[in-house]
Amino acid sequence: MLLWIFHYIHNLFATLINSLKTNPTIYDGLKVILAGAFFEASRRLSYYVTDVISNSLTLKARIGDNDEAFDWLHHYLSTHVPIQSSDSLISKIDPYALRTIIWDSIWPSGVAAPRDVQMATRKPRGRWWYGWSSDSGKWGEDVLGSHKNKIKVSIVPTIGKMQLVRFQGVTIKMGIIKNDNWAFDSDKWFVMSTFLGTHKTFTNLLNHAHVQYQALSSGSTAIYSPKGRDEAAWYRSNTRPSRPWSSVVLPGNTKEELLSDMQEFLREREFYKQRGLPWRRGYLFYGVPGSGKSSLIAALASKLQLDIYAINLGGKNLDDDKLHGLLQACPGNCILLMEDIDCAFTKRKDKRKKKKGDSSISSSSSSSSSSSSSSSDSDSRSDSNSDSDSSDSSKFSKKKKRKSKKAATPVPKSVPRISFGSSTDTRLTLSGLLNALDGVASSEGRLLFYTTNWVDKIDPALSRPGRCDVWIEFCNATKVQAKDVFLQFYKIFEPINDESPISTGSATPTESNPDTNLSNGKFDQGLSLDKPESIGSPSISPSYDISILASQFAEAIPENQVSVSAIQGYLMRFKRKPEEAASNAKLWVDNGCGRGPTLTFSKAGSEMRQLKEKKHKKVDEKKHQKAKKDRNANDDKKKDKKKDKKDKKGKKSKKDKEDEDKKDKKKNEKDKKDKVDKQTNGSEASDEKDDMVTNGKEEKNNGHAEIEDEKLNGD
Ligand SMILES: Nc1ncnc2c1ncn2[C@@H]1O[C@H](COP(=O)(O)OP(=O)(O)OP(=O)(O)O)[C@@H](O)[C@H]1O
Repeated sequence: MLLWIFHYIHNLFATLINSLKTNPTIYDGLKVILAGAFFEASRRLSYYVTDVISNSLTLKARIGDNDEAFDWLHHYLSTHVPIQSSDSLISKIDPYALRTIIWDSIWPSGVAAPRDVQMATRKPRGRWWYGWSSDSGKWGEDVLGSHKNKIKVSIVPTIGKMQLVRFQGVTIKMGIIKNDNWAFDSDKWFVMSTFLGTHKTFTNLLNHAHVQYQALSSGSTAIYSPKGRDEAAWYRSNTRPSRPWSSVVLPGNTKEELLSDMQEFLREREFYKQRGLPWRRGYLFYGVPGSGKSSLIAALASKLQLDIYAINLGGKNLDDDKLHGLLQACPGNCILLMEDIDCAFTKRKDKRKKKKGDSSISSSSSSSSSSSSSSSDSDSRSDSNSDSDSSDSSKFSKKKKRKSKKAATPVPKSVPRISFGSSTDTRLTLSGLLNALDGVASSEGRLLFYTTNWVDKIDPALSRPGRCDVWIEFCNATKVQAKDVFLQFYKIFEPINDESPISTGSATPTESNPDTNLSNGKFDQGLSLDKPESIGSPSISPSYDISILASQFAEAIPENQVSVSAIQGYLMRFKRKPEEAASNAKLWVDNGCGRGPTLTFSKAGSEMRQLKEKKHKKVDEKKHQKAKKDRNANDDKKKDKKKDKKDKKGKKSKKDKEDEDKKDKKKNEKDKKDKVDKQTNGSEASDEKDDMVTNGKEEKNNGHAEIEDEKLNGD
């Protein structure tokens, strides 16, 4: 049967070929098609084989844009694009020369300029500027425009285009590609590959890129915040210049004690490990606005060279799971910052309030004192480390806790304590936050900072030792602080104007601020300690003593009533005029410390003049009003007197009338009696009495007429 089928097919093909042979055009066409198919198949096969071989010999790595290393490599690539590379080998070759381009296409080595690039004239958000100057051949300098109108340009290969870069004798293909795979949570990948390389090549490259990046970002603090898809990953959102340690002015040794506490914590990893304690520490900064809470955190981050991971608990996309993920992804040895922790849940509290019968409302609206008991439930959820930590709790904490009861921190009685509640109306709950903070996988070596203006609104479960180990209260400025702020403000004294000489000022070290480290109490313009090379002009001796001015200034500032930020705002009006700042301070305080906008754009002098004029006007107005009042009061008095007189007179006349009426009555009765007597005693006597009655009546009428005349005159 099989043989028969084979025979049948053979005969069929034989007749088909014989019939095709009779038609040479079709026969030749068929031959061409077959030859083409063969070549295409061989091409594909060769591609496939080379692909398989090259893939097996090529080492690839990719890094998501939510990883810090992405930034390092991005920076590395930006500085190694041939057109702007500082690599001496590449810089000798013209990347645009035809020879280079042809050679690079035959033997790819990354020496030719990329033909498809991404140019940016703005600093990438949160990253360092990689701009390259074609004029000076230096990084970070102006490329276009005049001296005063610098424009920087950053050039990197377009997303999806690869660039070859030589690193330690190895050619690495690198570039940025978009991530279309939703299984991964990064939007972009940095990919790199090398032929016959090892992973060491990549780790070396990462190390190198990191060192380069650090050198670029030294003197700055990186700030990370949740971003990306659903804000579920940390991204570098900003890079701030480091805040000088001495720029934060706090009373006493608070700053130094806090710093040594943090340093001690960072050193004590083994201590925590041996005792099975989570290596974390919480700090609660609370107090009046503008008193330096955020500034101190920035200064601490700069001092300890830590990055800040800032999280906004009020973020609309944040829920328990995301917070958990974020805290897990937060690296060790960093500052985790939760600012205005009281505000994060205020809205939710209001929402809960609307819902009647919600059990959390009643607990949340309890007074601050009673709420400790309500929160004890949540507190009980805490792990055992809290107790052990509490013993180790800060040296400041006891003192600060006691202080928190004082009125310095505004705590209105009507404001209920924030309590986190039902998961039906909130995406982030207190238990979610506490679990995320205490979670087993939560990062180690983490310094957690909470800030708030309303300490009594924080649930005790959150603020208990173990979660908030150190409490620091920030108050309005003391006189000593005001003095230090003044000294600090005028310590560096550089004119902006390029033409004028650059000079620095100095201030006497004060007891409260020993790191105000300048020698004498005068502004030594021309004797720069910070930038000695910048002084190119003869020194000018000022006519004032800065410490005397500072004392004069501090004298005018009332103790614990003005915030440091307000003082700073005031000093900003007299940027280079410490004398005016000191002399006008009292007036400023008398005028309510400039509540409202701190700075007006008029000149400080004219502004103060205006203030004075205003004050004089006010005084004049007051005087005028007082005089007017006095006059009105006198007039009123006169009127009252007259009225009294009239009333008295009126009363008198009434009395007289009544008396007369009584007299008349009596007379009438008497008359009646007399008549009866007359009838009995004779007619002569009755005539005499009649005369008397008529006379009396006349007299009475005259009396009435007189009273009425007086009345009329009085009116
Ligand atoms: N103690 C201080 N030392 C130096 N500068 C201060 C101090 N307090 C406030 N400032 C200045 O005032 C401004 C606001 O300070 P900061 O943001 O640190 O205050 P805050 O207490 O965090 O305020 P808020 O509670 O409103 O967030 C900053 O410009 C800062 O330089």
